[in-house]
Amino acid sequence: MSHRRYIVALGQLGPIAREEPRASAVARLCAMLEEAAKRGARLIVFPELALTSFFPRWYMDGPAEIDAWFETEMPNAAVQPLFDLSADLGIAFHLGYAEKTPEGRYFNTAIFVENGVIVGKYRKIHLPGHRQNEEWRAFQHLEKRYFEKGDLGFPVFDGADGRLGMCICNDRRWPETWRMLGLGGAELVMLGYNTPQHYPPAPEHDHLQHFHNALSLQAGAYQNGLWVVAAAKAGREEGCDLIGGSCIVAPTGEIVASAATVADEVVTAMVDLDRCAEIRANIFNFAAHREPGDYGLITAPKG
Ligand SMILES: C[C@@H](NC(N)=O)C(=O)O
Repeated sequence: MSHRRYIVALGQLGPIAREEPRASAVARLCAMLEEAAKRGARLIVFPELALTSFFPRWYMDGPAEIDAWFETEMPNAAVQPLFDLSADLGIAFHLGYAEKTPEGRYFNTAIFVENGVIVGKYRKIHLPGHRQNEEWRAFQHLEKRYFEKGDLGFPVFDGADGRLGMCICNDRRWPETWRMLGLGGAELVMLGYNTPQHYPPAPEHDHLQHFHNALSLQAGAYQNGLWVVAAAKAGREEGCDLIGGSCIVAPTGEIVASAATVADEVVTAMVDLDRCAEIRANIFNFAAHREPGDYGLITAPKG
């Protein structure tokens, strides 16, 4: 069997309570990593901000209150058991968490860890929501308040015998994210998300949340000829319903496996990285058919 054909997993998380300690969240991640290893998976993808409740739903002012949600080291004592188990069982993982750097910068971050080593890192670029408390909302979405825009671009790196990329939640709705990863040569993109069922600025779209999730993932996969492994934090978290719908998408845009619950759930599928060529050597052969000379507006400054 080719080394580029293997089982991948995602570990969807059910809700994490506001007071739930990191150690408890990590124990849940470890249980899913173990299950994925039993199924023979090469890697497992965990959600965005997978160590805590989705804290941008709360307005906070004091730095101490805000800093409590951020990791200043990775790994740290609470997360070390996940690094150890992953290395012991020989299964890589993708993890989203809130990062505070030694310089005091704050990012919504994802890492990919293989053999106990962080081999890939991404900081979220498309930050949704707002900066100030907006009391008319049923809940806040303060990512623009708590995070700085990512400063690493859209890196593509070697891992799991292929070329891997990452994006985070709202990034998946932007075709530019996928095209940057596709142009970078990504064969498998990992991502996590926390998507409320209710979107306060346009509640008439609430019933479309699942559709827009699948639409974005499937279009991104197909239009760039790459695999997508997308893991939700799902279920009713502190009174806020988060959609599930975690899934694995083939380069053809077909969903090959998906979650059936809004709780902790491992989903697995066989992927073959060589299948990217079905799309990339044909309908979306970038070298033969792309016309960047006509796409200038895409990179023109805002405004
Ligand atoms: C609402 C927003 N959530 C997120 N965590 O980026 C999204 O799904 O686009």
